[in-house]
Amino acid sequence: MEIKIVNKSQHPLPQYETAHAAGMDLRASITEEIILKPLQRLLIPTGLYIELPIGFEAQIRPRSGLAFKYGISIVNAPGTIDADYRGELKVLLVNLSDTDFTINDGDRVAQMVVAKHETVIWQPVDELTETARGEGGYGHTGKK
Ligand SMILES: O=c1ccn([C@H]2C[C@H](O)[C@@H](COP(=O)(O)OP(=O)(O)OP(=O)(O)O)O2)c(=O)[nH]1
Ligand SMILES: [Mg+2]
Repeated sequence: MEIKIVNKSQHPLPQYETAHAAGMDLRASITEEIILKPLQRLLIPTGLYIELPIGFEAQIRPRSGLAFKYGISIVNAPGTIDADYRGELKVLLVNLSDTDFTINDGDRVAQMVVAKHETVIWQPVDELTETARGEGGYGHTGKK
C-alpha cells in the first residue's frame, strides 16, 4: 500500500530492513545528542509526518536489541498513530537501565508497524452470550 509521507529529517525514509519485516525502523531527528538518564522519559522527534488511509493505524514499538542491551523501551508501547493525525511522529522513549543512554541524530530508536483496525459501533444489550470461560481470567485456567 502507498502512504503519503513528509520527511523533514536529514535521514532516508524508514524502510523494511529485510524482505518480510513487519516493522520499519524510525530514526531520531535531533540537532544535538540526547542523554537519557536512568528512568528518564523523553519524546524523540523523527521529522516524519504521515497520512494513513482511513481504517489504518501505525504502532510505534520498541526495538528488542535496544531493550535487551540497554533497557531502552517505549513508555506507551505500542504508541498509536491515528489516521487523522497530521503532526510529527514522535517516540516516547524511556531508559529502564541504571546507566545513561546516548541518542545521536539518525539513531534507529523504535520501529513502526502499520495495521488495519476496525471502527466499532456499539450495540447496547442487557446480557452477553454465555461461554465456558465466563468471567474467569488472570490465570483462571489450570486452577483446581
Ligand atoms: O507514540 C506516539 C503516540 C502518539 N503520537 C501522536 C499520534 C497520535 O494520533 C496522537 C495522539 O496520541 P494518543 O491518542 O495516544 O494520545 P492522547 O494522550 O490520547 O492524546 P489525544 O487526546 O491528542 O488523542 O499523538 C505520536 O506521535 N507518538
Ligand atoms: Mg487519544
